[in-house]
Amino acid sequence: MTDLLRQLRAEMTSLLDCFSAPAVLLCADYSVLAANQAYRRVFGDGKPLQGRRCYEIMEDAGYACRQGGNHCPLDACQSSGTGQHVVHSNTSGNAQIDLYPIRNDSAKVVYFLELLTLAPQLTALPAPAMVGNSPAWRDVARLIRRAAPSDAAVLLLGESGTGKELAAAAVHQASHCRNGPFVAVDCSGLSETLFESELFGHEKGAFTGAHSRKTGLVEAADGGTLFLDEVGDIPLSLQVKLLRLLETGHFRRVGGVEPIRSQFRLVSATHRPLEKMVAEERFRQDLYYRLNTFPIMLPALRERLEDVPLLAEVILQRLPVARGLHLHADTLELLRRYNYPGNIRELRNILERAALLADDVWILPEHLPTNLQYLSVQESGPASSLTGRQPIPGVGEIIPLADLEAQYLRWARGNYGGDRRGLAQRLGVSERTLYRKLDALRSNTGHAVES
Ligand SMILES: Nc1ncnc2c1ncn2[C@@H]1O[C@H](COP(=O)(O)OP(=O)(O)OP(=O)(O)O)[C@@H](O)[C@H]1O
Repeated sequence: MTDLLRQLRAEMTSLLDCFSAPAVLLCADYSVLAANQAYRRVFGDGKPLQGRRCYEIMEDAGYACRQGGNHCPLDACQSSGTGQHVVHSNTSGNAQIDLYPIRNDSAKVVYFLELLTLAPQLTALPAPAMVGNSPAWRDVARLIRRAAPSDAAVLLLGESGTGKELAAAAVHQASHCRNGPFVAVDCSGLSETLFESELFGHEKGAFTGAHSRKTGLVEAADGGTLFLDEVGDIPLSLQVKLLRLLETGHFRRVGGVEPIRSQFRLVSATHRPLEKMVAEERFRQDLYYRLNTFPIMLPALRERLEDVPLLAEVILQRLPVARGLHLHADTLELLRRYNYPGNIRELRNILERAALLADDVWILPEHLPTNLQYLSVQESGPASSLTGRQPIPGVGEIIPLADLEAQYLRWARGNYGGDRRGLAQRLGVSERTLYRKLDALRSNTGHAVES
């Protein structure tokens, strides 16, 4: 390496370090001239990055342009001489790439500055494992294991929030396409006009605003899994286009003439009654049969309430806001009694909210939504399995304040799951004040308040 090149690299690296996102300077042959700290942290494998091709480095990270069916911004920049902005999708998520030409004093493009914005999933773990232990859940897990290694199109059915998307990811991860991309398409969010260009991509100039060629999601799924979520929401007029793709394996970009082949494992999901929709001619029968080779019905959470403790524990561990928090036994008891119209998503939301409300390490019943707390008042009689939890005394009647305080203190001491220090904090008094008040109660009533 010449001294001049060494000096240039050092200066360029220092310049790139001004960016907090991964940034790299590339040569026309795709080799890395200099990379900043963030780029080295995300893509580094201990070996020097300089001189290696960007797509080889990115390939290890799982989203090489060529492998993922994405188009190469450097090629496009070389031919157009203008900056390129593309999103590359793959199994691990999306990377937005902004690539700018760097010119020499004769205005010739000599280097390319590439800035990467990584979608959160890119740095996250693979899809979280699904958990459960109930008979209903074990049936689902068995079907997923059966279907995954085959090529059969899997149709996941079940209410919203039952875990269909997670099940689709589990099929992908246990299939022979696991090293390819997992591309999820939310069919309910696609308007008729967007449907074709999102799914099939478009050529430059295909319509007003199509400034560059765009790779569609179907092409991005080549070699992996295409997950059509909410497939029951696709309007009839578009169902025929999807059917054609599934029948032939070919499609054309909008504005393109060349048929393009994409080979993918098909998994779809819906909460809609597809069979009924077929009978009512709202969903094409031929498409239904094409999607429904291997149906799997995800049970509603109320049909597997015995899984709630395990699910709650796992979901809590996965919630950053819930780090270090525990579910009090009374809270768990209430969670087990609820019937979850919103299924696991609702359980997750309940836990996230409760975690934000918790003051110390315990998630208590009072941190749950009132309709769940109400379960305790309604259903906890003397035979309640709740550990001595009683409604707050004095509420609903007018009694002397001193009596109310005494009753409330007894209630709080008997129902609070933590230690005295925590209780004092919750009551907004010092520990000494709490001791004094509890002592006064003891001497006034002649029996211990201690639980
Ligand atoms: N078995 C499971 N173990 C742990 N977490 C789960 C499980 N099933 C679902 N979840 C969690 O529940 C939430 C909802 O799951 P998911 O989005 O897969 O449901 P869905 O059926 O696809 O919902 P929709 O039909 O509304 O799209 C997610 O946060 C997911 O991580």
